[in-house]
Amino acid sequence: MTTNAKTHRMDISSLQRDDRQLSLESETIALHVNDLRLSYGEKEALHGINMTIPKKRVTAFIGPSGCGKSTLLRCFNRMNDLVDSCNITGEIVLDNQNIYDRTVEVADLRRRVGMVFQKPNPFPKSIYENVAYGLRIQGIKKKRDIDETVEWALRSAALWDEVKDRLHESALGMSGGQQQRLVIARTIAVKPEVLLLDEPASALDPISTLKIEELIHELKNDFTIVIVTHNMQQAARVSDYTAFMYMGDLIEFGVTDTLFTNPEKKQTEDYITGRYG
Ligand SMILES: Nc1ncnc2c1ncn2[C@@H]1O[C@H](COP(=O)(O)OP(=O)(O)OP(=O)(O)O)[C@@H](O)[C@H]1O
Repeated sequence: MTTNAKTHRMDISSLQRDDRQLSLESETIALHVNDLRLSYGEKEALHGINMTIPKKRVTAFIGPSGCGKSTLLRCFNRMNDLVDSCNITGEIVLDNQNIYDRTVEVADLRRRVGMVFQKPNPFPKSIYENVAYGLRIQGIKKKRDIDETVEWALRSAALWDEVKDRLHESALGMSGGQQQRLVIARTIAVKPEVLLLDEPASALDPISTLKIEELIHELKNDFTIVIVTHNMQQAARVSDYTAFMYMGDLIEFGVTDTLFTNPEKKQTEDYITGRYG
């Protein structure tokens, strides 16, 4: 390790983090990834990924553009099924079942493993109806039940106070940051086990980004969270565990503080010290 690398180490000592005594061995596991390979046509984009995602923790995927972060994230709720040329082998096990098993209902999987994208995508409906949407699809009819869950989801997404007096106005009139929190409320309303966040704040201003980061911190009390981010500081701030990927391989995976301050692999160190990216 060079002196230069040391001086550029990210100082995460001042970050407001609570769980400093984490270890993967003592975690309950939400998802097991076993030798996952994915090709787009002839091109293999994931070269045999093995990892575990701890329950009710935040796991961040970092790495240079094109290394496969989003591709891996999308495997967790089979979003890649929508890409014709895509071929996947290996397994992802959720509750003792391989999610790629033929018997798995993809719609049911996507309720259990919800996803939020980079660009907020509220439906052109009212704030209330955006959050109620998934509940109605599930066949929940009683207004009181829907009202309660809508309020719970909006409170959990730190949005209730801002919108409680205009629940029946269009979601499209909200700011970008509010829209993204609404999408999070819509996703958690159906009580998924896992929440996948693909660059959830990269289209937002710094204040909205901070709100999303605070929200992630709260949501991990109830959900397993996996986040893809380009922003290493953000990964350091919000995650308990970090996976560093490079060209379709998982290079290093461990406790976030350790990975950023004392990485095991030279490639990880080169990335976090800004030698490439
Ligand atoms: N739908 C697709 N069809 C063909 N190739 C794809 C598709 N999506 C991604 N790829 C390729 O797979 C590789 C991994 O891409 P992916 O988007 O997962 O990386 P990433 O790390 O998330 O990148 P970024 O940070 O730029 O979003 C890249 O080479 C990319 O070009």
